[in-house]
Amino acid sequence: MTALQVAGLVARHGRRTVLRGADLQVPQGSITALLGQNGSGKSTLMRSVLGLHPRQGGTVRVLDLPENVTGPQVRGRVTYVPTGGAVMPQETARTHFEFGRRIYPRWSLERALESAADLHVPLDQRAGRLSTGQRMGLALAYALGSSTELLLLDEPTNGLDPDHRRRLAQLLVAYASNGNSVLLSSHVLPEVEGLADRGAFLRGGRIILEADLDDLRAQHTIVQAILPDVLPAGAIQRLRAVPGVQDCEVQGRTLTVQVQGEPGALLAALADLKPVDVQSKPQPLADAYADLLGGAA
Ligand SMILES: Nc1ncnc2c1ncn2[C@@H]1O[C@H](COP(=O)(O)OP(=O)(O)OP(=O)(O)O)[C@@H](O)[C@H]1O
Repeated sequence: MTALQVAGLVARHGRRTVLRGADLQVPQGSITALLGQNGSGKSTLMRSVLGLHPRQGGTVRVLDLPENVTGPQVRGRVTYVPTGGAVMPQETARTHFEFGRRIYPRWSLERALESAADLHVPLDQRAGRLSTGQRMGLALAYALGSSTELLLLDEPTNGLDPDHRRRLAQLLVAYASNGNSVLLSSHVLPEVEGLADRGAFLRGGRIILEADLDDLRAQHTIVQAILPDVLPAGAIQRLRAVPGVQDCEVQGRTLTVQVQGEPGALLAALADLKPVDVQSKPQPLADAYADLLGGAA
């Protein structure tokens, strides 16, 4: 089953069309990262999917519900955490969890309490008196306690410190491993890499690419070699001519080469230079992001 299927979504703010036919899928059990520059429409997309923002066109299918059934009908089956988390300032975490029990058919107090403990959320303090990160932690513990099949999380790590970001990543991976699905937006790419298995890149009001993140990173390899000596004249031109080589840079005895696809031909060419050490790694997501989205929202 596909947890979320969006086709041709059109949405406006006033006279400005923000989404111009966006297509997106969140497969069941996946953590899909919605990536795009500030103002590209990530929040608008999440809100439109849930019927919280009007759609001017396109279709949305949530879980196994009929097409375009959103709004109150998805309540209890999908949980949305907006940017900054939405909490009731007068209520404590415990009373939030009491509300959760009434709203969500699959509510798990155990998971809510475990998540709150992991994220160090005080249970008996009014939410209005929590710090920014604690408030976000409460909103996330509540969402995890909901045990809904689909979570939509808008910048869920905003306000969390590095330790709590790591803990949240573990909680979400465990959540998805039970067959639940997550769509999240984030600007913190190294974090997305350790957490999401898919990326959806939003630009110009459309999803310009949906890809498995491992496949995407494997499209380019970064090869770094330590040479025994300064590169002989002409060698860099020979390396640049090797099939697949896109970029080649030398700093002292360190050579860094970006290769499209498998680096076999480059490694063979490098062997002639008798390198002291050679390391290959897939390109960071930040490079793919810059290639796909760099420049425009
Ligand atoms: N309430 C609003 N009224 C008018 N325009 C809005 C409103 N909310 C958003 N917009 C506009 O819609 C566009 C998309 O905004 P949106 O918040 O969906 O982007 P985003 O990708 O989530 O951005 P960010 O990464 O900064 O959170 C922006 O150009 C923004 O100015």
